Amino acid sequence: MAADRHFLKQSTIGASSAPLSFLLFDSIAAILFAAGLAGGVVAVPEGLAGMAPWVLLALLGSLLRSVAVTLAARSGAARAGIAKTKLRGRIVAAAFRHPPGGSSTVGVLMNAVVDEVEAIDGYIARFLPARYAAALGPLLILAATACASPIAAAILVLTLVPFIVAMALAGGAAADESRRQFEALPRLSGLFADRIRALPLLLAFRAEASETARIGRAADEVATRTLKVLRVAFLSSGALEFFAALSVALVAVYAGFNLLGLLPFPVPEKLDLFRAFFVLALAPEFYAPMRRLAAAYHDRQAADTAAGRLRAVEEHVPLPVAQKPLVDSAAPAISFRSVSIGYAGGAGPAVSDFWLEIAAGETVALVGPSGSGKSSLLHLLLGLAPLTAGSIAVGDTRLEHGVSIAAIAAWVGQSPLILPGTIRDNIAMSKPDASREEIAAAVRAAGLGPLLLRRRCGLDGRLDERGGGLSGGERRRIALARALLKQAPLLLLDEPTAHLDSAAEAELIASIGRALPGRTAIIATHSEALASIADRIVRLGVPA
Ligand SMILES: Nc1ncnc2c1ncn2[C@@H]1O[C@H](COP(=O)(O)OP(=O)(O)OP(=O)(O)O)[C@@H](O)[C@H]1O
Repeated sequence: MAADRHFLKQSTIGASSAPLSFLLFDSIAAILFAAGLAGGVVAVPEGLAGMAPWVLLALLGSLLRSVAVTLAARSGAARAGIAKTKLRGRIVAAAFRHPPGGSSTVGVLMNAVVDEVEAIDGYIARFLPARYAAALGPLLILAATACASPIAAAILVLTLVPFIVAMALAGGAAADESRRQFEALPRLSGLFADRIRALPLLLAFRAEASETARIGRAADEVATRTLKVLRVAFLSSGALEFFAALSVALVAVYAGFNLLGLLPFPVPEKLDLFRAFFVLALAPEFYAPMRRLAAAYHDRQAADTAAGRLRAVEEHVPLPVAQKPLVDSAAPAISFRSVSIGYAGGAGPAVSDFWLEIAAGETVALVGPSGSGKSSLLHLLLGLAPLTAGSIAVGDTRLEHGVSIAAIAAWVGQSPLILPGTIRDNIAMSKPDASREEIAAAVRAAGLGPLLLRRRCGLDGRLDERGGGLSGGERRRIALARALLKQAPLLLLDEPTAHLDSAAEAELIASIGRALPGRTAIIATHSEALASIADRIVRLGVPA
């Protein structure tokens, strides 16, 4: 809990000072308004001319109040916007560092980035300014009241005690219920997002009914918890309103009886009409900042719960290291020396004591049974797999922590990534500023021509996020075109011809063969046909 608060504080640094002063103006303006109102009532016998300055003072007070509240809302929203943008940047960066296959699903991460960051909006825009105003505003009102009537001020202080007790009790009860509700909400959104992503699978396995029931149960849980929160919130606001109304009533009775001299006990002060009206007009203002705080309390609970979950997204992922990019346009030599790769949670090393010297411009095919570590070796070069022993050098540079070969490498992974957008967007991902000619050359080199001819919109044909409407071979060609467009001197291909029939495989192998000259390439494959275009075949075995 303390760590969550610290996280929240860190995320909202500097976000509260200006709204604080704006909301304090509201209390100051309320004093002016009360003085104007009391003066105006007293001046009624003097007619309009006598009342005018007091009426003007009251108008000025109300004007200042609306300006103060508007400025507080605007500046709170602006500060919340800045804090959310910063926090969202941090959480997105942390989400990208989450290892694939980790405990956080895409739905949970999406929910954290979108909804949970949003939960700190109310905390910064409303709760923080209300908290500071609630600490200082009532003191200002109390001081002004005490100047006019110390006994009225004492009545306000006395009613404050049960008010604070009621607030603390209601706050505690509401906090637990709110926390439960805020925990159920992201669970529902995460579940929903993950099921939407897996929709084709659910339809294929006819699991719609069971998954709909599961989402229904999660939605019911949120609804039940929300009702509990509302019940506590209504009860607590009822209690707050009762004590606020009681204090106003007591001050009104006291001021009225004092004014008329009807009090059944002696008091050390005698109020005049101005002072009686003044304290009466100020009494509701004493509670106004605290009622504002009570209304914003829900925002604090939302932010507290969100902070815990956001902290969990940021924790347990490696800290970002400043990456020193390798920049070199010549095909590099690569050497693996006694390399071992061990995944956290893996039974043993995925690769152990692996030695390989690859000459500049050479193409090496890594061949071996499933699980022998071919993909892991490519991932190691890309910084996606952990080096547990040994060393790797690319050209003259040792690939240590913080050195990235991203700038000189083009990679085609085992499951080519397709993003929603056009075929052109998907290819140009590796070089966003590529010219039409460069894209056309990459398309030709990857043998994508026949696909584009079949599509009415050619390169502008739209793809959904699952690459719907594309065959496995077409997806691999798009990924290859993307890799070739980059014109990187190092090509890393992970089973680029998997799942293709022999004709499609032969075409793709020819395309790859055309791209190899002038580059160093490592191709992980099960295909002897693809391996045969390499300069050298390295066979791996499954580690014991
Ligand atoms: N992220 C990971 N976490 C834990 N273990 C992993 C991870 N990635 C791979 N492994 C394990 O490392 C070993 C090597 O996997 P890798 O994918 O490198 O093999 P491969 O030779 O490319 O297999 P395939 O030919 O089936 O693609 C396997 O036992 C695999 O389960």
